[in-house]
Amino acid sequence: MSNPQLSPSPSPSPSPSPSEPSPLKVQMVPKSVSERLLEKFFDVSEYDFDYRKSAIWSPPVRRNVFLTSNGRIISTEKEMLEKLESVTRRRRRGGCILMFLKEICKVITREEGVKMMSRSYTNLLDLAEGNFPVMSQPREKKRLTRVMTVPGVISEPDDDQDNSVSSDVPSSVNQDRIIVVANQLPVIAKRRPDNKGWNFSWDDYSLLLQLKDGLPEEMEILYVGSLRVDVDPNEQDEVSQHLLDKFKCVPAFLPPEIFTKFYHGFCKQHVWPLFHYMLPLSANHGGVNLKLLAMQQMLKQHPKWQGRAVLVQITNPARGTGKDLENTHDELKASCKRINEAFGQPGYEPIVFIDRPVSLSEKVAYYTIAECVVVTAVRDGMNLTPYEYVACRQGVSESESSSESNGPKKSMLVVSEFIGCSPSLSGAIRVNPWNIEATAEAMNEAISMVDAEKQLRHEKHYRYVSSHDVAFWSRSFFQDMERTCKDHFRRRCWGIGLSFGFRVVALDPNFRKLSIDHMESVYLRSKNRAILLDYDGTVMPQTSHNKAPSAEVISIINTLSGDTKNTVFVVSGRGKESLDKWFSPCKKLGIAAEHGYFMRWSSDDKWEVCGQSSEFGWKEMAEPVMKLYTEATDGSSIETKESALVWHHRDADPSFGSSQAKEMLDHLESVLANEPVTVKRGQYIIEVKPQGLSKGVVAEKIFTSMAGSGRQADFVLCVGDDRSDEEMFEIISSAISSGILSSNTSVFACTVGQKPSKAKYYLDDPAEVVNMLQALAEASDPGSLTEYESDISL
Ligand SMILES: O=P(O)(O)OC[C@H]1O[C@H](O[C@H]2O[C@H](CO)[C@@H](O)[C@H](O)[C@H]2O)[C@H](O)[C@@H](O)[C@@H]1O
Repeated sequence: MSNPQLSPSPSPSPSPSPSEPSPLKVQMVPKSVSERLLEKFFDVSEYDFDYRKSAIWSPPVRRNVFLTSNGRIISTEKEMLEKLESVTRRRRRGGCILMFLKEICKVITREEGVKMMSRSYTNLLDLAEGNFPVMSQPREKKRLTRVMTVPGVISEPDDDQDNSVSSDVPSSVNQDRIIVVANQLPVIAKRRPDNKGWNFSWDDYSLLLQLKDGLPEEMEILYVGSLRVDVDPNEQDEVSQHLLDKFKCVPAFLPPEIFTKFYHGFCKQHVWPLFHYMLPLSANHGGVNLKLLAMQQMLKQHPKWQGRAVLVQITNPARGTGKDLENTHDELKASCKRINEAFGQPGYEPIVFIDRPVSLSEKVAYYTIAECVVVTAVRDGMNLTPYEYVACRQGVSESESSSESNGPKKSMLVVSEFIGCSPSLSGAIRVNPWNIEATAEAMNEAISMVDAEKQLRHEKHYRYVSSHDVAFWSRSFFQDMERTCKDHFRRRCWGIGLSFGFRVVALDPNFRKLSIDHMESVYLRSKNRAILLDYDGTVMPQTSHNKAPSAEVISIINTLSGDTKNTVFVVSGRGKESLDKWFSPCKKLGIAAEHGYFMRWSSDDKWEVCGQSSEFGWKEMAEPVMKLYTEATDGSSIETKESALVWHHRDADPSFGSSQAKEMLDHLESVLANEPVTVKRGQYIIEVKPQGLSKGVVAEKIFTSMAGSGRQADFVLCVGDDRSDEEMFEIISSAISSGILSSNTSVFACTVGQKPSKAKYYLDDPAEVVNMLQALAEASDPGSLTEYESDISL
C-alpha cells in the first residue's frame, strides 16, 4: 500500500461538468485542527461546501490526491466527489464536513500515523486560547461548543454561528486563566420543581471550589467536568451556556453508559490499580478487613478493652461494581459478625459497621467523639480522613473532648505507612497494615496513651493540618507549574529513544556543541587553567569492556597535566586503587576518587580523606537491602568502596533491572532516612554515599585552592556525562558569584551526549571528548615534562 502522495497539478481546479451539481458558495467555517489537516494535505484555500443543502461539492482540490481508503486508492477528483456524496448520503443534514474530515483523518491516521484529534481535545485547546462565548456580549452570544453529547457522530457545525473568536474579544478574556479539569464540576444540579429546566448552585464542599483560595485573585478559573445528573441532549446547549455564564463551568455531558465505562471501568478497574501497583480486588480487601482483624487481635491480646472499645467502621459505598466487590463486602460483614459474636455482650458490640452513605455532618459527629482514628489502607492517593478527623477534634469544646475528663484537645492517629498523608503526620503511629499484630498493638498504644501525650500529638497534627489546607496545595501547585513553565517557550523539545524508551526532552536554546577551535583559541590566551574530567562515560566509553584508559588517553592527560599553566584533575566515582594504578604515568595529575572522598593533587602527594565522613554504620543497613535485590535480579552485583556501596545492574535485563533500581532507591531512601547518607542513581547503578560528598564540592575545593595560591582560574574546562557531574556544572555559577572564579573566567562546562544538563555545551561521545583533549594537548606547553613523560607523550 502506498503512502498518500501529493503532486502538483498543472491546471487550476476543474469546473464541474453539466451532469454534476453546481456548487453553492456558503460561509466559511472556522478552521478546526481537522480542517487544517485537510488544508495541509489538500492545499485547499477555500471551502465551497454547502453543508446545509446536503453538501454539494465544488472540487477545491488543486492537486492530484491519492488516498487509501478501505484499501482502495482514490486517485481522481471524480472519485473524491463520489466519496463525498456517499458520505453525505449517510447523513443528509449537517455534519457532512465533519464526517468527511473524519474520513480523511482516518485515512491520514492509518497511512501517516497522524493522530486524529478528538473534539474534546480541540475544544479544550479552544478554551485554553479563550475561544468561548463572552458574557459581556449578550446579544451576540455565541453558542458554546459542546464538549460531548450523545455517542455517535456529532452533528456540528450545523448552525449559522461559528465558534471562532472575533478580534473584538473584550480584554477580560486576556487575563490569566487556569482550567481545572476534573471528574465532576463543583456545582449541584437539581431539576426545577415544575420539571422545566434545572437549578444550579455551587457545591460548597467541593475541593475544586476551595482551590481558588490559593490562586491569585485576578486569575480566572474555568472548570471542565461532568455533572452528577443526566441532562437531556435537547437541554444541553442551554445548560452549557448557563453554566459557563454563571459558574464558569464547562460541562462534559456523559451518557450514563459511557460514564459507567469510564469511571467504574477504565478509571477504577484499570488506571487506579495501575497507578497503585495493585489488583483491583486487593485494594478493596480501601479504606477495611485488615483493620477488623487487628481489632479482633487487640481485644484478644488486651482483654481490658472488651466491653469498652468500639470500632465504628464507616465504609463508603464502593465506587466500583462487580462480583469481586460483592464478595469482599460479604467477607467484611462476616468478619464483623464473627468478632461481635466472639466479644459482644448485652448492650455492647465491638464493631459498628456502617455501609450506607454517611452525610458529612454525621461523619463529623463520629470524628468528634472518636478517641482515635485508624486508617489501614494498603494504597491510596491522598486519604483525607486523618486530616478531617484532626480538624474536627480541634473544633471540640473542652467539655466534649473526653467523656472521662474535661481535658484539653486531643487526637490520636494510627495510619498505614503506605498512605499518602502518612509522612505528613508526625504524631501518628505508623503501621504496616499487613502486620495485624503490630496494628493491634498500635491501636492499644493509641488508646492507652496518657492525655498529655495525646494533646502534644494533636497539637502537631493540627499545626500541620491548619497550615497545609487546599489553598496551600493549590498555591504550591501553581508555583511549581509557573516555575516549570517559565522557560517552556524558550526551550527546544526533542524526541529521543524508541518505543517504551521514547522521551521528549526540553533543551535550552543556548545548549550547543562545543566548538573546539573557539575553545582552543581561548585556551591559548589563558594563564591559569582548571581542567576537570570525569572518567566513565567521558574519557572512557561506557560500553568498553576494558576499563583501563588507553595509551592515547594517558598520553593526552599527561601532556595536559604537564603544562604548568594547567591544573588537571580526574574527578570520578571510582575507587582510588584503580585510578591510582591507571594514571600512575601522569605524575602531575590530580585525582579525586569516590566522588572526592579521597583527593590527591599529584602522585607525589598523599591521599587526603574528606573529613566529613568517618561513620559507616549505615553500610550494615544498606547492604542487606542491596543483597535482597541482587538475589532477585539476575546479573546484578554489589560493589563495596571505602566510602560507598554501589548496586550495579548493567548486566541485568534492562527493563527489569531499571524497575528494580527504582524500587530499591525508594527502599534504601526510607531505610536510610535518618542516616547521614545520600542515595543516588548513576549509569546502571544505585549508589549510597556519605552526605556532603560530591563532585561539586571537589570542583569548589580546586577552584578555591587555585584562587588561594594567587592563580585564580581564568579558563575552566569541566567535562562529564553523568548526574554526578551535573554537580560540578552547578557549582560553577556559584563559584563565580562567591568570587573564587572571576566573572571573566572562560567557562566550558560540557556534557557528553545531547540531554538536559546544567552544562552549556555538549560533545556527542567519549571519542569526541578525546579528540577535543588531543587538540588542547597539542596547544599545550610540553616544556615542563620530565624526560620519561616526554617519551610517552604523543
Ligand atoms: O564518576 P565516574 O568516573 O563516571 O564513575 C562512576 C562509577 O563508575 C563505575 O561504574 C561505571 O562503570 C561500571 C563498569 O566498570 C558500569 O557497569 C557502571 O554502569 C558504570 O556506572 C564504578 O563502578 C562506580 O563505583 C562509580 O561510581
